[in-house]
Amino acid sequence: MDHSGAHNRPHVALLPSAGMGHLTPTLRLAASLANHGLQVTLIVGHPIVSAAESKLISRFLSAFPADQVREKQFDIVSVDPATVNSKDPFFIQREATRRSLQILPSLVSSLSPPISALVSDVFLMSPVLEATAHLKDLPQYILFTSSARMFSLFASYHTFFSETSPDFSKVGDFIETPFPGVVPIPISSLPPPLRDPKTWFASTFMEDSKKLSSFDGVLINTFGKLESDSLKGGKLLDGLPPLFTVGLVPCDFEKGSEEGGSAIIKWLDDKEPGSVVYVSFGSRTTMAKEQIREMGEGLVRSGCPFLWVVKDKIVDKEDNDSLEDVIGDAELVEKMKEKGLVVKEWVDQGEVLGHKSVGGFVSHCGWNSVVEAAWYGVRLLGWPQGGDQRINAEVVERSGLGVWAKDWGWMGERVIKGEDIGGKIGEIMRNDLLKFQAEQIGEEARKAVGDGGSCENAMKELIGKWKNE
Ligand SMILES: O=c1ccn([C@@H]2O[C@H](COP(=O)(O)OP(=O)(O)O[C@H]3O[C@H](CO)[C@@H](O)[C@H](O)[C@H]3O)[C@@H](O)[C@H]2O)c(=O)[nH]1
Repeated sequence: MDHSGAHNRPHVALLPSAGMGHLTPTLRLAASLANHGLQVTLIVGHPIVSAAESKLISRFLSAFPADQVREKQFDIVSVDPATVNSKDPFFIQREATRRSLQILPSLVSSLSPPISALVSDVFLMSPVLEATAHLKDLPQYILFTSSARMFSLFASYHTFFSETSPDFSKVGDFIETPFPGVVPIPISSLPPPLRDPKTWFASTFMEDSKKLSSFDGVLINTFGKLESDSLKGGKLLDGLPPLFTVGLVPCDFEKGSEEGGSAIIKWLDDKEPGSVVYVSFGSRTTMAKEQIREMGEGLVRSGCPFLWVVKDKIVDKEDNDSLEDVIGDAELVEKMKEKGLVVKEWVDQGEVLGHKSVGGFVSHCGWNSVVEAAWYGVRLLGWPQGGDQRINAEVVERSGLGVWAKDWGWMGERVIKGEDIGGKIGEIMRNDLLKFQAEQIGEEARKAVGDGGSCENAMKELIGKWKNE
């Protein structure tokens, strides 16, 4: 296939994986490329799992002219969940997407003008490579949606563990990755499924980790003071492709008409600057009812005004219970009304974190939430629940953006009492040093993404490559 046509206005195709944690950075990248004058095609598998994803895609597409940004759809085959070894709809969708990618060569070949590069989500690596193996001159990139610290684990995972046995005796209590700025990763911070090579997550992680060298580059969503220095210099892994640390931050197309959005902003408008603690665990993390009640108690005890996004179903379309039913304690609901606003709906997190009244964020440390807190200079109390989140929480603490609760366990391991939660929230909200550090990180983030900053330079370098290829 001839890809030589797209010289001055490169055309790039992006292939996201399932879930807002993956779609959001892909669309932020797509918007940034479009704002740099590139033509973008978003390759989207249908049906889409959540309403939040469908809405964000529509907003993105309608924010740009059709001759600059387009969607190309493909059908996702249905899979037997038993073969995925997971009940999580987003994991099932991810595997179903992996199994549907044979369509990719014909889909890519049909794009006009021919594309200068394909950027795929890290979760889709191996099947993308397999399907496009014969498209030798197609530059292939990966978007890594988590921290650089997590990337260091991903890139070196196959050098520590084999397919059949996670031999922890080889690594001791810490994994020392070959990335010079990355402090050793405690084994206790490994995403729980990676401890068992038989899990689907561990086997795809292993398979994909070995294939990094087949790509032309990896884009990592991180910046400046937060951690991008951790990937520079020193002896990285042999054959590792170039790394581009692009900072992917909230964009205009995301702002919009969330149903209760204006009521939330009005509520925030009435609060003292920096006084509100915002609580959200991302797009797909649910809490058990008992823990939800303790969280409510904790927020009341903290004495701070709070905005809390409650979630008790993984997929938003199935989330039909009332707030009162989910909290299940009418007295607590009444108590919370005095100080807080509790919602059970999608909120515009960028708008909330950017509001002057918000001074703290209780987060599971999903990487997008961490980057957004850094971008808006909001200090963070991390309560990692699963996956990469402890590794990300370690970045939060090391950078000075916040602290994390190290003895609260992984999701559902045990119920954390309201007294402890309230105490920790009070601590971070009274901590002026943390407030100062977080604000500094926000300033550094703006420099990195602004003209002449490290992220903007990385983006320009990448676009320059695509123009010349
Ligand atoms: O009411 C809400 C809830 C979420 N968000 C946004 O949704 C995204 C959520 O992403 P993230 O904070 O990364 O959390 P998850 O949705 O849990 O993301 C998954 O994907 C991330 C990136 O790979 C991983 O770091 C996480 O561990 C994994 O759970 C963020 O941009 C939030 O701003 C909203 O705007 N409104």
